[in-house]
Amino acid sequence: MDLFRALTRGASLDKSKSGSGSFTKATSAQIRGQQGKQKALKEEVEKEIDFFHDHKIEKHTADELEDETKDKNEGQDDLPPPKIQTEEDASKLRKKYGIKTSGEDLPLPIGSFEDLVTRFKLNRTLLDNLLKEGFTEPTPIQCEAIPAAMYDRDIIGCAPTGSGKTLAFLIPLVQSLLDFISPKNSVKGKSTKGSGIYGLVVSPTKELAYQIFSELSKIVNGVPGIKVAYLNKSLAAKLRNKVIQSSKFNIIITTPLRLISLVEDDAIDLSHIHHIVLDEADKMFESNFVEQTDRILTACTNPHLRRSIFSATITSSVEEIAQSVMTYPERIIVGHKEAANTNIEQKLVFCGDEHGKLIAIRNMIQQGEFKPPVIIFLQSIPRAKALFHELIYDGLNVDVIHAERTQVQREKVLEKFKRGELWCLICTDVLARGIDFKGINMVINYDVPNSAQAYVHRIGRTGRAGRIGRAVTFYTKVDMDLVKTVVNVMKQSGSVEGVPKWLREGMPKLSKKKKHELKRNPVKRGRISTVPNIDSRKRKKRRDMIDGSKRRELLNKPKNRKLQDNDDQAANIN
Ligand SMILES: Nc1ncnc2c1ncn2[C@@H]1O[C@H](COP(=O)(O)OP(=O)(O)OP(=O)(O)O)[C@@H](O)[C@H]1O
Repeated sequence: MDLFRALTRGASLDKSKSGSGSFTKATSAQIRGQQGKQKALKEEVEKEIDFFHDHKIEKHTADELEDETKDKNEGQDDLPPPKIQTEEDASKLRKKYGIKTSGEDLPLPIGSFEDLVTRFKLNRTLLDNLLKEGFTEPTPIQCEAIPAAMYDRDIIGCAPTGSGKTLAFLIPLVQSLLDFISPKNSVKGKSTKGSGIYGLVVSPTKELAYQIFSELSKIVNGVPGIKVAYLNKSLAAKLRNKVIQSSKFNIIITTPLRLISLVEDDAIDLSHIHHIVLDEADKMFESNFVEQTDRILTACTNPHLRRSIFSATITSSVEEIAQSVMTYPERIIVGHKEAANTNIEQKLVFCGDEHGKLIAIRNMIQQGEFKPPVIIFLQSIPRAKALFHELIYDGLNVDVIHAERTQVQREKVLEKFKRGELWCLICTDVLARGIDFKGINMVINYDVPNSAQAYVHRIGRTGRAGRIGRAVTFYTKVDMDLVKTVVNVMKQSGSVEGVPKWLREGMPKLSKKKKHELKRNPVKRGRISTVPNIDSRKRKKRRDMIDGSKRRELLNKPKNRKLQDNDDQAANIN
């Protein structure tokens, strides 16, 4: 299917990019940014295009905005002036952090969170919450993306894993919502009563959606008027049965399918959404998600809808699709597009064959190279299960997460891992993206990932928020094609431990077709086991019997009260 057509079919595209709405949007940014030169230019242009002599009305709006800016700055005297005040300051900051920006009328970045108070009257409780969480300085993507979003710009944001993209879209989402619901804005004609959901964040996995919700809940703690919800099963049922109205919330965090099913049942109204954020956007535009993304965008019918996409890896084709549904996007790239975080030391280990991989991991454990907490990625569910049974047999404190485990089991394992009760987590790519475990020391790719993007995201579970991390990738003779994509990423980030000379230098480039094939057809791999077949069959039979009796026991129990409570908590009203 043609991705572009699939995505744009029925979506609310703003084709008239020079339309008056967009023009006003850009000039309000200029006015609020106190860029006198651009303001003068706007007035000149307005005079030119004032065919119907209603310039006064437009002027009145501009004056109002100016008043508002003055008003906003009142009471800010206790703060130092913004760190970034001129284009020269901005270029210095961009050079220092390796930020590339493009687009029209780019606003100045911020140099500190306090700049947000001076320039955008950031809510003080919101600022206090940020500081309380230890976020004293904005990260590079936050420096650029927050002001861009405050000026109502569509954003394409690409920055390394673990570099704070979540707050880069959450902070402006909360502040612009506060601006929207403030009495001053309602006087300006924006009705606040019954205005419905204002912001929507869509992420590809439940774990990630819940994590975003948790981060949001922390920063809006005590900020009045913000009602956020994570669209879990229980909330979806309540919305469907009209026990709760969707207008009760103003920000919703969700995965695509759950949202779509509510839209189709008329149980949720997305027509008032002002700002939609697609997190892990390249995933959201992949063939298995693109139709869902299209349906969500189509349901967001507000003509002033702002769209932002964020990821550590945004390919050119994804960017092309995104650009086609955006209006004057500001493009922000921190570092190299699709590159690994430079805080991660990367190593390649040749293991010969499957048996060699088990030997290699056991050697790492014995020689102290295996430093918990560790995440191990495998290519499929049966392989993740098989390695789990091997390592648990060795007495390692380990558990496994994959799509066949229930949501409750997944949540429990993640909690245990976060609390440090588990040393090692085995998983499939279900946890490759976005999940933020702060202190992961090491990621092991037991199986080579199927693309450069998958590699960047998997190893990005370590080396987060400025910490150092380590990533080890095993490969065997069946991986000769796949490993080339990994080596390319390693070379780009200058971390090439274990890469043989012939792989480093003499590698013919893989064609697009070959890369596509590798993504679609998983490599056929040998069995993970050191146990003879007959014994492993006996072990499996015993395990199946135990699993079966556990399942029966669970079915006979009344619903777990505590988990039900957790589910309700996720629909949190401040
Ligand atoms: N300004 C800041 N100062 C210090 N830590 C921060 C700041 N902003 C975010 N963080 C922390 O950095 C960590 C990584 O942030 P986040 O999960 O948003 O990364 P990300 O860029 O979205 O990564 P990924 O691409 O893997 O999804 C989190 O623990 C977050 O709390």
